[in-house]
Amino acid sequence: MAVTWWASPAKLNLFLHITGRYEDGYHALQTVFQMLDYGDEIGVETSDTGEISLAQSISGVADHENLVYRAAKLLQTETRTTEGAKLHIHKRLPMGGGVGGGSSNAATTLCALNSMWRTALNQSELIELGQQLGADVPVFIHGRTTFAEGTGDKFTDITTPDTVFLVAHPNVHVSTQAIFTAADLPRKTPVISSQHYSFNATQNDCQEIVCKRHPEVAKLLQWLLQFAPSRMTGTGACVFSVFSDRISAEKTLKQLPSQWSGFIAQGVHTSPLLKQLKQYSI
Ligand SMILES: C[C@@](CO)(OP(=O)(O)O)[C@H](O)COP(=O)(O)OP(=O)(O)OC[C@H]1O[C@@H](n2ccc(N)nc2=O)[C@H](O)[C@@H]1O
Ligand SMILES: Nc1ncnc2c1ncn2[C@@H]1O[C@H](COP(=O)(O)OP(=O)(O)O)[C@@H](O)[C@H]1O
Repeated sequence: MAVTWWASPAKLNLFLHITGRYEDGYHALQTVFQMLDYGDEIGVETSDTGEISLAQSISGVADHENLVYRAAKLLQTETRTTEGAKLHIHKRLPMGGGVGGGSSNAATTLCALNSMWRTALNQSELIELGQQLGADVPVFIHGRTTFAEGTGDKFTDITTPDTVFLVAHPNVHVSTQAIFTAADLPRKTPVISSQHYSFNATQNDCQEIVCKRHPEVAKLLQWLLQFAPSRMTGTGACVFSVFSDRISAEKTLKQLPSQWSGFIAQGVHTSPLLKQLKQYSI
């Protein structure tokens, strides 16, 4: 059976405000999820054996914990389909870096298999399944650059300026849970309206404590700020810089000190996955 490849794009949090905390300990957030044209790819070979397998493992992640495998199992169980699949993962995105690779892989697997297995769940049913896999899975099923609230699950789509991003990884790992349980994390940022969003009037509330705990993130941020406005995404560790043209972004990437790595991506309104799904269903 031939492999059909599906886009699994990255996201950036252009800002991240923590506006409160729910009783279950989760934080109320406001953020803009910016979809990028760059990411991983998930290859799907369907079969009628009912078996689900990964064609290759990801280092450090047990196969049964891999979000691609878990997403496929969840859809199969929920829809009671007798179909199976062999799933390939072409990784480009740094893991646990705040660009949402794992969540995006889960979203792509759910959406791609729902099309290829013809299980016919609608978008809100897929989002409900996605929520069970992680807080950032729903936005990748939604597939548009959007202003998000709640735990990142209430969406108001917005149009952001045409931007080329340099996304850089400081090669340190930041634990999302450790940041959200930190006593000194600001948790009372006033709520803003999606209509009044601007990059310059917002911040990432996690950035200061991540920089304190992980000096390498602070160092990378300082280095990038010489060239363009820059900010951390999510709970880190990646930092992005905002450029109006690709040539300047590429020039800066070429100068990136060798202890760090990075990639260039164009901000997009509609994710490459959503575009592909529309074409597939025509
Ligand atoms: C805050 C964001 C913004 O994009 O950070 P990044 O992961 O992208 O860096 C995400 O929503 C994160 O999503 P995700 O990484 O999937 O979080 P989960 O696995 O659901 O939660 C990890 C841990 O973070 C804490 N957590 C997460 C989200 C939230 N709104 N409040 C929290 O307090 C919880 O303690 C939870 O145990
Ligand atoms: N297919 C996958 N790709 C990436 N990470 C995965 C995958 N499956 C499980 N994980 C686990 O999920 C964690 C978070 O992944 P990721 O979405 O890349 O982080 P972030 O939300 O910080 O961008 C990883 O550190 C890894 O342990």
